[in-house]
Amino acid sequence: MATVIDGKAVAQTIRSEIADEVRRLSEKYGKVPGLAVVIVGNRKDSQSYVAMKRKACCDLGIKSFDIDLTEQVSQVDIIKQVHELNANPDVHGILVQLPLPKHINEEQVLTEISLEKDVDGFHPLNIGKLAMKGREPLFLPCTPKACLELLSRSGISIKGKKAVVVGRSNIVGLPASLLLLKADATVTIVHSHTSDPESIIRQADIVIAAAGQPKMIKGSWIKPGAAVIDVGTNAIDDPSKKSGYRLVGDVDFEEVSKVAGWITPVPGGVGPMTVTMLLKNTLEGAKRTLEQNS
Ligand SMILES: Nc1nc(=O)c2c([nH]1)NC[C@@H]1CN(c3ccc(C(=O)N[C@@H](CCC(=O)O)C(=O)O)cc3)C=[N+]21
Repeated sequence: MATVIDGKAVAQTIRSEIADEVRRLSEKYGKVPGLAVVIVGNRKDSQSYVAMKRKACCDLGIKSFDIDLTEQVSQVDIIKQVHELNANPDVHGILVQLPLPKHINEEQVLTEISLEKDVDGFHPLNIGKLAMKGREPLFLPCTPKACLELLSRSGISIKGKKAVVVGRSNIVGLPASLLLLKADATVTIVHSHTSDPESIIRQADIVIAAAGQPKMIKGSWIKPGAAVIDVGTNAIDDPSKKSGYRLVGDVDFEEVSKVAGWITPVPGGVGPMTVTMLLKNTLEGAKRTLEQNS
């Protein structure tokens, strides 16, 4: 049986470390870190993620700035908002919740975020630096950073290991692959056009599942003892729940937990750590700025 990595517990430990540092900053500079969260439209999933982020900020003493824009907002007006946040000295991190409505050019919006405040790590220049040897982005993207943090806090080393990332999205699969490569893994990316994905995944010491396909990865696909990190958060109908749905990962937990050495659950695995890494990035951004200005 696999060791189940308790992301919620690890997240809690790191959050109390962050809260301590926030107190220290506030004593030293009389200022607390500030995170601006921009949300456009009223997608239910986005609203619930954003609510979690705002609550987590509040719990840790990070000031949260809430920008709620209507679905119909123009490209120009979103960018105007971003520019205002760039100029606001109390804001150390800016997050624009994705996905944006179809009429908005996502790349252009993300490019306008000041590099020093890009706590999501989605600015093309930060991603470019992540891709290059010997260079470091100012911020690492939260979900990939969460995956690596869960591995390291579970005592799993990456150097020289075979890692397979399932999925190649801009926000998870691709940056997770780059981060594993930087950590000296041998990395393979499996995606929708890969032939025979099972046989590739079966060679992996470390699997990061970020395909957005509920329970796609089966027990027979996993090398015994492998570490399996499940990034999927798929809502599937469940009439027995008050909400009418429940969350399942990209991994078939019941099967894979019998074969793997380590596994992260959904919920309670990568999700809470993603939010925590956002808070950590915000703290680091604030520290950098406050130290520079003092
Ligand atoms: N600019 C931007 N940055 C993001 O980081 C970003 C985004 N856009 N768009 C959407 C995705 C998704 N995402 C999650 C965050 C927390 C949980 C999380 O904490 N999940 C809980 C479950 C929460 C529940 O029960 O609903 C868990 O897995 O235990 C999940 C998913 C961040 N994203």
